[in-house]
Amino acid sequence: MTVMTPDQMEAALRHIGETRYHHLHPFHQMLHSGECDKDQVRAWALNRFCYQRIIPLKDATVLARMDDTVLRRVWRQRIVDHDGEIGDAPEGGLRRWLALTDGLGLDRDYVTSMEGALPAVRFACDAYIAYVRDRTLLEAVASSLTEMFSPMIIKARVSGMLKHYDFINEDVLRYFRNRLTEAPRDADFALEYVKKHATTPETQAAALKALEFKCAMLWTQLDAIQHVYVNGAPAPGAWRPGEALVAEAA
Ligand SMILES: O=C(O)c1cc(C(=O)O)c2c(n1)C(=O)C(=O)c1cc(C(=O)O)[nH]c1-2
Repeated sequence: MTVMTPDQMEAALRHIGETRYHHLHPFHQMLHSGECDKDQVRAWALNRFCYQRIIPLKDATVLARMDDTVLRRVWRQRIVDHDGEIGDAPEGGLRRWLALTDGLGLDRDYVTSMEGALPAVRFACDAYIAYVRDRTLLEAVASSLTEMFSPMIIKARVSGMLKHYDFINEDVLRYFRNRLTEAPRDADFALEYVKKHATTPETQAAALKALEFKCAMLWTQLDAIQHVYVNGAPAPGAWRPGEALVAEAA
């Protein structure tokens, strides 16, 4: 194995995004092109809350492994972005996500309880926390690099959903507006970190594998959603259309 230059490493990471990121998943293509019905959009938003929920938990796990104050100072912003601040403007990403599930008429307590979420989605999310806890810090940081690709899918999602669904508006999609500035900032930092610290064939291979793992955990969530809510597979205990809707939206 030979060592890649930092530029070659970046190209290898980008190649993983081009071939494995969840913008290629058929469910996202349905969602963005207006082929989902409202219940399928609800199923996606309700399940994706599980991912939103674990992001600050996984970032707290990463933070706890960082021995360097400067690094922690940068990384802790990710937790603030999702949890919000104390004071006048407490709305972080988690609250903004609930604006979407509220807008879709889903009961908030039901969404946050995750009772109706698919087991495969919950297991995938738990696997992400375990991954950043158990692997090297380099792998933990590298696993966040899907954020290099998220602005591209978020732009397609926001414009597609606004265009195709009369039950969606800018306000309920406000979660994504913030991500368009937060994600590039986070991804730039993580990419520089990985390029600086993955300097041997072994560490470079591990960082690439970390990104593959992350793409797989994102993909798995959509596989589960598609299996149940598009293909109609039975899912004992999972949310069913008509359930957990607040009265006026039912
Ligand atoms: O909408 C998306 O497709 C998408 C993807 C990803 C991603 O690629 O992991 C993230 C987000 N959104 C996101 O909103 C977010 O806060 C986020 C944090 C992370 C991470 O791994 O730390 N990924 C993502």
